[in-house]
Amino acid sequence: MRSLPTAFVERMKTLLKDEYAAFAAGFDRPPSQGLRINPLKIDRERFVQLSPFALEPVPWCPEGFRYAEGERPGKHPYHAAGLYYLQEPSAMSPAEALQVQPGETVLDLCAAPGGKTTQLAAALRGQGLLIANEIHPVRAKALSENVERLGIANAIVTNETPERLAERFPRFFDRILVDAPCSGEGMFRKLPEAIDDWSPEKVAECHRIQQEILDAAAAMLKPGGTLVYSTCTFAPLENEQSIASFLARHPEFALTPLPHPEWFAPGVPEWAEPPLPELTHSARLWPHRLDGEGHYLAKLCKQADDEGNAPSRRRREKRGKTAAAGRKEAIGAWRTFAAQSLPGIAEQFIDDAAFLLFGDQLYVTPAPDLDLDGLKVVRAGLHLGTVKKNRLEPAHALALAVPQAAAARTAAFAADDPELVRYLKGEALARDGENGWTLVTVDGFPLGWGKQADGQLKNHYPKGLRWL
Ligand SMILES: C[S@@+](CC[C@H](N)C(=O)[O-])C[C@H]1O[C@@H](n2cnc3c(N)ncnc32)[C@H](O)[C@@H]1O
Repeated sequence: MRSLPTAFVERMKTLLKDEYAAFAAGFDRPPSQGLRINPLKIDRERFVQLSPFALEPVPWCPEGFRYAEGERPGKHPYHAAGLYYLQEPSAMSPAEALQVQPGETVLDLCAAPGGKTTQLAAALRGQGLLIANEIHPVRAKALSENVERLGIANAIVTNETPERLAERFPRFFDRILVDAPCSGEGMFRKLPEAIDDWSPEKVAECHRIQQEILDAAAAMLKPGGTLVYSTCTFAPLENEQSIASFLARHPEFALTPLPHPEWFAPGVPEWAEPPLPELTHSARLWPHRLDGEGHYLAKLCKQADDEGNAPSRRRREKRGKTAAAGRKEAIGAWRTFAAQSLPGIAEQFIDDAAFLLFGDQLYVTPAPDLDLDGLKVVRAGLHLGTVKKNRLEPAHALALAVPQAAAARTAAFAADDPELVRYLKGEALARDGENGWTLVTVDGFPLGWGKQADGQLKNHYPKGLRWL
């Protein structure tokens, strides 16, 4: 372990006094490891039966588990099938605190690589709309891949600044998560590189950015809506002070209590200037008091009688450029594909208004009325496939979003079948079967596509995801 920065140590000694020794000892323990199952694909009981890993429940997240050191769940076919997301236990708390309900309109404003996005999508249960945004283009791509792997059909992934989204979506969302960029002190144990990036100046700069992001989030929340703010740092300036400064600018917001007082310590009123008693409603997750990394969270409700207008819903005036001539053919190609290869597909994929064509890429959007023109959209909903000469080549995302039972043809493997590893490595498999697009599955969970032709299953597992 690299040594901790002196200015950080001095500050934490001043704040924690007698408790500092216990806090410092926590850095010598191994980081916590966890996974959160994906209820869009598997329920808790079935996963517990099926799991090859020894699991221990996370008390504050019903779908979260710790796994022991030495396990490699990221290298298992169930991971490729999107049955779970690797996430350390403390990081499971912010999305849990937001209490998303199926059918709501939700924004994850600082979303990459997607741990909390996938958790919010799970809470929506496929109903409603999730916009997952990430400012950094490379990270937005990783976010989009995780949305795909977990089979999320009702998410739109954008690569925008919070300010641009706020211009487009005033008073639009029921719930917003701001998992803010921060100085990462709570990750020093798990990612020691974070120590090299740290400086007092970085803490101050993060505080400034957090204010801008929170102001944009406030503008996008409906009156009566809920906002959760979280960081993975200990610095009061980025936690209690960020919330106190926000509340001073936004009297229409109030802090609301968080659950699990037995695990989550109260925020400290005196760590803001001037002290703010309500900060005890926010929470600190201390690694020396629980089995997880360092986090802070605050839950804020916006008054229902905010003086603003009724919630706005940006609607398209008319179909944009995507309504071009090719759209009809693309939908026809999709319908032919679905009839031949996915006869059990659910109704929702067949509603005409929901199809979106970008070039030769066909999507089905969860929000046909939403005006996305001019925004950087990385994923416009569920990617159905590429239209090639009036035929549809199915997208990887489609394989991961449908149940095995929907497919006309499957190549079904058990998790320990060596043929499955060959598939994940991108090899063609010698195999008899009816010719055509074939859904490859592991223990009944879709993994990707193959194309059966004359005794061979041609491999369509995406090149960028193949096992080495
Ligand atoms: C703590 S991470 C998010 C982790 C993510 N919520 C998860 O659970 O996987 C914060 C994110 O904010 C992004 N970010 C950095 N500067 C930003 C800004 N000015 N506005 C919005 N997001 C920003 C970072 O690129 C980073 O991906």
